[in-house]
Amino acid sequence: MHLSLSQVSAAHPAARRGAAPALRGITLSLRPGEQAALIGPSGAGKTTLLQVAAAALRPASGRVDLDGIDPWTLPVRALQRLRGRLLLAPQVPPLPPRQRVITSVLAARLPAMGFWTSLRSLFYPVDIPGAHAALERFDLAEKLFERVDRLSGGERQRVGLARALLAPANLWLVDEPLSALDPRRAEQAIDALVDEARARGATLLASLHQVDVALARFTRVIGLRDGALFFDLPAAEVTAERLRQLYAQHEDELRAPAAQDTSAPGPKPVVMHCR
Ligand SMILES: Nc1ncnc2c1ncn2[C@@H]1O[C@H](COP(=O)(O)OP(=O)(O)OP(=O)(O)O)[C@@H](O)[C@H]1O
Repeated sequence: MHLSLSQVSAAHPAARRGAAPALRGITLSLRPGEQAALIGPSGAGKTTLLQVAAAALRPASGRVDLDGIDPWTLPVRALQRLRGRLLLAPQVPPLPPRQRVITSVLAARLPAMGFWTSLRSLFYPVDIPGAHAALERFDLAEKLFERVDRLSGGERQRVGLARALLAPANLWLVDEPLSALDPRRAEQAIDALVDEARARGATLLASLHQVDVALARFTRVIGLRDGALFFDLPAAEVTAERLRQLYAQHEDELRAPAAQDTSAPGPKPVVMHCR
């Protein structure tokens, strides 16, 4: 799916009156199948941007285009159908606690199912092998019939990502998919997402606090700061200096190993982690 934002400004729905907007004049576009990482300090507006791109939050001004359509001009049913073609994966997936993992994962297919099929699938899962294969990508196949409330935070996050693989979507908007994962699982999870999106030709925009992962796994990196676009560059052009400026006054979120030569340009010598 082609995603385009033009001069988009937006406020958080719960923001105080007069508060600074969460997004200010954002213009960017992703071609169908393109992948980009979204980075920036806490509160920069990454989640808000993903919500606006997913037509989940209406911008205060500016225009959103999804395959050339402004979602906010559509009638309700058409807007729902359009939302069924994209996936917004929140940082903490809203999984019903007493549900089995398989049901949660297969819920990704609900928008494409009829009412009776979706009701039946609650009791007789429709695609056990598909759910198993998706969970296997995240090392979770053995939890297929486990209850969600018996999973750790990181396991729940991986269930949410496995769900993404089953969604019939061609725009994936993924919010901090690695926040609860250890480094090995994080690597495995980002590889699964990036590879699967590429194999399907799905457009992928992922917000990340792991700057090193963003630079290593994505060819395009978008930096957001105070609700505005700070840079939108090929990963190879994101220098240590640019990162320092992006995270200025938020250095606690950006840590470089002491022995590192952070003055050298290019992403290769910079190993940085946020939080
Ligand atoms: N629950 C909330 N109530 C009111 N305003 C909020 C709320 N959440 C976010 N905001 C506002 O929206 C701005 C952008 O927040 P957003 O969550 O999009 O940032 P973020 O870059 O995703 O942050 P983080 O990395 O911490 O998740 C915040 O600076 C704040 O002003």
